[in-house]
Amino acid sequence: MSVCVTLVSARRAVAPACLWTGWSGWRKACAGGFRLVPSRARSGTRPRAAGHLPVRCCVQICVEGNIASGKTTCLEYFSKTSSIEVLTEPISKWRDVRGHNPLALMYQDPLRWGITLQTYVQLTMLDRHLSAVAAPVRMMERSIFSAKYIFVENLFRSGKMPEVDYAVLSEWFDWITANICIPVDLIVYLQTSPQTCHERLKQRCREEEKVIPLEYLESIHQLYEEWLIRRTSWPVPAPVLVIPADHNLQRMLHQYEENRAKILAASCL
Ligand SMILES: Nc1ncnc2c1ncn2[C@@H]1O[C@H](COP(=O)(O)OP(=O)(O)O)[C@@H](O)[C@H]1O
Ligand SMILES: Nc1ccn([C@H]2C[C@H](O)[C@@H](COP(=O)(O)O)O2)c(=O)n1
Repeated sequence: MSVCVTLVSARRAVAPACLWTGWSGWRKACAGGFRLVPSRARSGTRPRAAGHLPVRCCVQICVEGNIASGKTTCLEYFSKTSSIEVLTEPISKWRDVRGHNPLALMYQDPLRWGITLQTYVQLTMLDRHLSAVAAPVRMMERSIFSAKYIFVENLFRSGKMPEVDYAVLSEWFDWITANICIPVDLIVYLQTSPQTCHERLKQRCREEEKVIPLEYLESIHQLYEEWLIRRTSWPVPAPVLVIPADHNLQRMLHQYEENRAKILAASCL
């Protein structure tokens, strides 16, 4: 059985290997997949160039796809490999921040609570990107990029986010990506039809998501396709491995196995 997989290369939006470029470059280089060193703010000393150059210490892969496309299931599969660390989306935080549930609030009243959820998503995703690495390969569910390019964009374009909220979130996002190096080596895009996701969403039956109509998943799908396939919307921060993901679980696991080598070789792309 042949399985269709497309590997689309992309010019990186952020340079993965940062040499000394002054304090701004240093701050960028020290984030994410780089070994952390004391910052000027913490130590008050400027790092010596030799011996302090940041060392790349892991391959970072982001698994992208529509809601209920199978990202968590994919990550669960790869989590059994000892050299791979998986980071799922911090959804438990989005459902409970000091006793509040911004995810539920956003679905109840996006115009009022969209900014609240997305501000927190941006923070928690940044935290995920920058957290200390524990294995040579890290697979992470979604990214700070899709949070902005897909979900914030969808709220705004559908008229469910006021322009001022969109502007403030965009300012934050632009500042973060201009000042902090967020290295991504590969994007694995689980490409599904919105109908498949709708079926899986109903089957998963997450309380907050019961209100999600098929049209919402269609909008998210279009934004993903614009970003990662047609490349007409936003910069793509890494090469994209497209895995068709409408298939049953058994066939999906087979595809994951077939793509294991490509995924693990992400640093060579
Ligand atoms: N290939 C598949 N075929 C059928 N159901 C699937 C498949 N992959 C995942 N599921 C189920 O669909 C639901 C959503 O999957 P999940 O991995 O949680 O998606 P995501 O993390 O992208 O939201 C879950 O109930 C999961 O068990
Ligand atoms: N920036 C984001 C990211 C996610 N969500 C919502 C969408 C889903 O209801 C839930 C988690 O998604 P899944 O992992 O199941 O695809 O969080 C959002 O609103 N904004």
